[in-house]
Amino acid sequence: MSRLAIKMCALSTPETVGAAVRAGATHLGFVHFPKSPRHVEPEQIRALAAPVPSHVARVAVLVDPDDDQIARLTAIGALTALQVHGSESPERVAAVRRLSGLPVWKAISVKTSADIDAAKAYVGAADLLLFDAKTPPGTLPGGMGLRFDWTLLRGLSITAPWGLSGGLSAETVCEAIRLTGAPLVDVSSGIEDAPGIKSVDKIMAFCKAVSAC
Ligand SMILES: O=C(O)c1ccccc1N[C@@H]1O[C@H](COP(=O)(O)O)[C@@H](O)[C@H]1O
Repeated sequence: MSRLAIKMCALSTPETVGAAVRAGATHLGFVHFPKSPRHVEPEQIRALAAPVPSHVARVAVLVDPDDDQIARLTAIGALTALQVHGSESPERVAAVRRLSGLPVWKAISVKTSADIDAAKAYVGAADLLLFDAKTPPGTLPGGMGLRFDWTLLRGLSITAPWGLSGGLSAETVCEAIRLTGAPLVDVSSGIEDAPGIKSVDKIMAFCKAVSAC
């Protein structure tokens, strides 16, 4: 990636998809996880993605998906990658890639440096590692607006593309980039007014903040 990539995640309306594209997002994310207030069905993803220009990537976010879910999402033909955000093993990530024929991003839940070391097991299986904050038991595995200690990523030596998510917003993203050198940033709740309600103003402000970092 030559310029900093921005993934705006958990979009669910044509208005916010359009705003994210206009603002300069390089990747759009759609959450397919019924427990999430941001859940969208495959048919909705197809409709939301239809007007998106081909240079903007479209990523579905899944949590421990079964084979049937993978098949249903792949069949819509609108996605450029899958993001798995549960407790998938490296073997399962490789299987998701094989079954879908799409690049697979693996979210890595981080609390301590041991979590970052453990991510190395996914090199070769995942096409991108997305470092996100570990969330409390019994809550959503992502989309909670929580951040981890970004200094843990200093001097990261990993031979796979990677990105940073968790608790990013227009106010925090420059500090996050400065501390981690992340080539890709991923935001969801930091561009919302309430869980599942994206804000066009916050979408614009996030991209403006990144370009001014
Ligand atoms: O957003 C959700 O509801 C969600 C549900 C299940 C798995 C992941 C989810 N969101 C992803 O979590 C990260 C971080 O989000 P945030 O910026 O801290 O709110 C991001 O990739 C979301 O798409």
